[in-house]
Amino acid sequence: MLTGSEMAVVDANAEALGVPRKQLMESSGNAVAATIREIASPDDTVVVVAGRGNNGGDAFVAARFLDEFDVQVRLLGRAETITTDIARKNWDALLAAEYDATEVRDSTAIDLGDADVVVDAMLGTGISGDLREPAATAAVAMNEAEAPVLSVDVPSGLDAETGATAPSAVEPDHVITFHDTKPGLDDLDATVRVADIGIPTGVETFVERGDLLRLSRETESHKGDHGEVLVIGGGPYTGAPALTAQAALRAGADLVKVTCPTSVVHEVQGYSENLILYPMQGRRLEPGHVGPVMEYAREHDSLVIGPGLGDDEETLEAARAIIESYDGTAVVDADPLQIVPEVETEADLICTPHQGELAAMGGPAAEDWRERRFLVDGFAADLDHTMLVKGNYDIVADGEHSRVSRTGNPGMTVGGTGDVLAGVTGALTAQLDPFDAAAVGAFVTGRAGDIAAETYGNGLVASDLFDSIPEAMDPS
Ligand SMILES: NC(=O)C1=CN([C@@H]2O[C@H](COP(=O)(O)OP(=O)(O)OC[C@H]3O[C@@H](n4cnc5c(N)ncnc54)[C@H](O)[C@@H]3O)[C@@H](O)[C@H]2O)[C@@H](O)CC1
Ligand SMILES: [K+]
Repeated sequence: MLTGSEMAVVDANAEALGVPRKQLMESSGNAVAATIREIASPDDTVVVVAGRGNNGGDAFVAARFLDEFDVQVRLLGRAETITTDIARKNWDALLAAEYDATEVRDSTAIDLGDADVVVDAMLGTGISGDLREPAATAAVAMNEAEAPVLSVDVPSGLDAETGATAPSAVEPDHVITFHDTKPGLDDLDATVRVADIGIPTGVETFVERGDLLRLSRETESHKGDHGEVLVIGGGPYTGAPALTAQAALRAGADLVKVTCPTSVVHEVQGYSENLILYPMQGRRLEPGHVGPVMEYAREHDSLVIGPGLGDDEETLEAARAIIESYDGTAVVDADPLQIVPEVETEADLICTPHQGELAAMGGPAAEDWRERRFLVDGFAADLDHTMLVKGNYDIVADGEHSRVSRTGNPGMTVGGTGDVLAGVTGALTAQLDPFDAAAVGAFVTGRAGDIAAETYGNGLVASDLFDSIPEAMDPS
């Protein structure tokens, strides 16, 4: 089952994979026509009541496939106000070929008296709120009509996000929906058919531009709504936590703080005035720091633990204690990855190993990405955490689903891009569940690298990615 917004992701991913919506609309219209042929007999009168969005567009297409019937298309409203280009083109095609297609200015004047089948193509997944006029009056007329009603995609008035039905919604006898069923359709007293409209299965395998639609920044957001991230890193290395924190800021986190040893605090601060630092006494993370670090951690929405921490035994012991006493979402990167298979925690971990680190975790290796996807998914299921395995094809899996992100380029094998990925993913956990945060994080980081490579080619360095992150997050 797919909600309306999941369908929008699928649709945009299909477009990214070279199958634009206009083609899908042709398939949808064809599927509507095939359903009408099942319900009606030749020469029957089919009255289509169409809205001004793509739901109406599907029905305009259907009319061209129904020459054996008497088809009457009634558009609710003026043709100039059709909301999408592809629906308008399909409307214009009906007029050009002189189909019986007219605008209805007054919905009380819709005549369904002669209809043998009524097609409800007023509203699909684009609905928001209760049915407004003129659709509300037209819905009453359809519900009172004697002829069977076929709803296109969903009954007009059903909210495909929640499955809730508006009081004045169309009550169809048949529904033809596309690609997958939608919330609420199961509860209808109607025959529901699902049509394959030629969306490639790759839309679900591959993370593509459409997945960026998952990131919706509310216009009236307040500071703090988009996440406060704590980066636990640094000691033997200084650049890594600074890269992670700056990437998290660029990916939209409201506040990012870094806790690092006093020995490197000035160096880390020196990378950027935008970083807020919590020093911990000494030269590396140690068990004595766990108490205060956990206090900081509780003030934040998510953690990124690992960048630049090193693999000192005491550091790993402290990292383990932090992960075990944490119960939020944490991105684990670099040396602490090796302890993840032994930790017991309530936290949702997103582990971001490259192949070598995955091997150190006891994880699988495979040349072929399909096989790797399958094996990583099994490994994620065993760990009961989300895996983001970096590579030419990044694999994201949590044991229930697995996806592949193909962005990125050879220039990104330079040091530090993994730190950027950890920061981007950490920031995204404020808006997305761990699996989606990992999938979108992998896609965005690779895409930022692709944008940076246009300027720097194979000479790019990790910090070149920062400025490209906002553009890489843009779905258009
Ligand atoms: N992959 C996809 O997502 C595909 C979608 N297709 C069709 O496109 C439909 C979605 O199209 P759109 O996004 O254009 O949206 P819709 O056609 O569902 O509705 C948009 C129109 O409804 C109006 N509207 C919104 N809320 C209303 C309310 N409460 N009362 C009255 N009018 C209201 C809007 O002003 C707009 O004119 C799907 O349901 C499906 O039929 C198909 O063409 C094939 C592929
Ligand atoms: K509809």
